[in-house]
Amino acid sequence: MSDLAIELFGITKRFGPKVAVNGVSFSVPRGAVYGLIGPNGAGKTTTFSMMCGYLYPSEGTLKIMDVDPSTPGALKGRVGALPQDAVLPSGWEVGALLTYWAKLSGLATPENEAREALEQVGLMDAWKVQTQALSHGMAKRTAMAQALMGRPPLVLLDEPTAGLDPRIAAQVRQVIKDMKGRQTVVVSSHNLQELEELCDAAAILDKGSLAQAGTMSELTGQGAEFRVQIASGMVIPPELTTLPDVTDARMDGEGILVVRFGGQAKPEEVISRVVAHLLQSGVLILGVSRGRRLEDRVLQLL
Ligand SMILES: Nc1ncnc2c1ncn2[C@@H]1O[C@H](COP(=O)(O)OP(=O)(O)OP(=O)(O)O)[C@@H](O)[C@H]1O
Repeated sequence: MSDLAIELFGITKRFGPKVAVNGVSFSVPRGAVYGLIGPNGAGKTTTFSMMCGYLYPSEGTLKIMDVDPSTPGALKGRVGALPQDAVLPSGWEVGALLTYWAKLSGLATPENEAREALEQVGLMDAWKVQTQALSHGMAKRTAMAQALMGRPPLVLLDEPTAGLDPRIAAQVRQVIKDMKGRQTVVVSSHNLQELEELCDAAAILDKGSLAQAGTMSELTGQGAEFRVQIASGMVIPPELTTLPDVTDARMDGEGILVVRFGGQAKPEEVISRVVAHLLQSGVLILGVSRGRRLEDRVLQLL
């Protein structure tokens, strides 16, 4: 068994003359929460659909949990998916629908699986509710419960928190965090703060191509950069570059000092050295944060 849950090698997907995904390669380690990032039309949903086996690549090779998803039945029991615009059939009670889906998936105790998954997404009260009577957020969580039933080793969630109120979105994020290490989760979202909080690593797509893939620490430069919010006092950046391991220091906008350091250095040591130097120079500090925000990196790339 490979350590990788997903491997994409040079994947291209064309719809007639339209190239939706263009030569994309990246891999997702087992047990990781992995983000798919990109602006509207970047190719995230198309990539998801290929991972689920709903669409086949025009070119390239795709391996999902060691199998080719285009092989009929190959993903059964291995993958749970929440499609972007999942629509529930009307005329069903939520519990009965999930139980029916669990039966179709061949799960041994369908009703138990349905109850457990509904509980996971905080929707047990909706067991007897008709699907057409669900709010948008409740319908989304029902669709998510379907993806979680049977605890499949790989869970693909296309925009799981879109349209949810803040409290429910936080609950969904907690469900994803709880899966970390036990299941592999791929999640797409336009909420970059959310992905930064959730993901171990991510791929950034733009116009169908891969702009960057890496660990969250690599994407946000956590091992190579930090910011100091200055309250008062005179900062002289060239003085800071004489400190060990500091490779660059500059003021970025109002009161923000950005310091870069060598990749082998221990962040805590460099940060302490720079802060001590600033305090000795009479500078007062409001805060220190490692790396840049994921949002800054994405805006810089796209
Ligand atoms: N079935 C299709 N036929 C033709 N073009 C398509 C089809 N599906 C997607 N596309 C095009 O492929 C590109 C990528 O679409 P995709 O839905 O994968 O983007 P996305 O990153 O998920 O966008 P969003 O954030 O808006 O959901 C877009 O230009 C889209 O118009």
